[in-house]
Amino acid sequence: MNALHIRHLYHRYGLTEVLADVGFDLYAGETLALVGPSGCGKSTLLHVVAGLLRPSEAVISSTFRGIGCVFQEPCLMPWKTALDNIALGLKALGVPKAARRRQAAALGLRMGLGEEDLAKYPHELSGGMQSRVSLARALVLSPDLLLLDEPFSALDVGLKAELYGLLREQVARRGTAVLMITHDLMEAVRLADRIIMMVPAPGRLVREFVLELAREERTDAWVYRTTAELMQAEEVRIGFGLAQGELPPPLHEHARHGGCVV
Ligand SMILES: Nc1ncnc2c1ncn2[C@@H]1O[C@H](COP(=O)(O)OP(=O)(O)OP(=O)(O)O)[C@@H](O)[C@H]1O
Repeated sequence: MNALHIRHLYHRYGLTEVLADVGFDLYAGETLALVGPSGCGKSTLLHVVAGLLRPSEAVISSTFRGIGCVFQEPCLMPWKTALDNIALGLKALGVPKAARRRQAAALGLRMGLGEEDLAKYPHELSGGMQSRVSLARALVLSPDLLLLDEPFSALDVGLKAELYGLLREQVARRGTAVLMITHDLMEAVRLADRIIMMVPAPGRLVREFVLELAREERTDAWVYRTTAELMQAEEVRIGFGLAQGELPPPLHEHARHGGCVV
């Protein structure tokens, strides 16, 4: 089974340590959410996993080959149509034009874009449509690891729910592993199998929660109740600045595997 193992990851920007002794595992088919307040190092960590940033120190092993990334900003090529944006990675892989346009269109349509939307340029698309294009652009390559950097944070509640559903369907169909970072605990409760709480200065992982209920069985009521329950945890309250107290040291291996089950 494909897996990513990270141990003893440290990162410094100049003299400032932003990640300290970060370690976790991620397996195929699993969705792991790293949740924490602004500035705790979530994006830095995701950039390390994506191979875009070399950490100061780390032991990393991964058997995932195809990595797809979806960022908060859709970052589409303004001179290309939605269809060509979705097909971009296929072009880079050398897939012939007709085949890549066919695959990109099929996925775009499944993601709720119309034929006419696919012919538009990014500036002609709404923010929600741009997000669909960005998600489709990552999924069209059938990544076995998908990295999500708060891609839904700017969307309205209805669109979020729809994109969550599309993402769930794609992930279930392909057994993709997902590593998502977010400061939205409720989003994590809705989508993840496991949640790890991160706290800042320096960024570290301090508490793991395992969500046992299957994603498709999670009702809104369950999500609200579970989020409220997790908000009671001391690490979550202190991490988000809802309570005073000393922030805990990094979570060590024995605790990571015996995460609190909710
Ligand atoms: N290129 C950089 N050079 C120096 N410091 C940086 C750089 N990038 C990020 N930082 C600092 O590192 C810390 C972690 O930043 P990072 O963006 O990883 O946090 P985050 O948890 O993703 O924040 P947010 O949720 O606000 O996006 C912050 O204090 C930030 O100011």
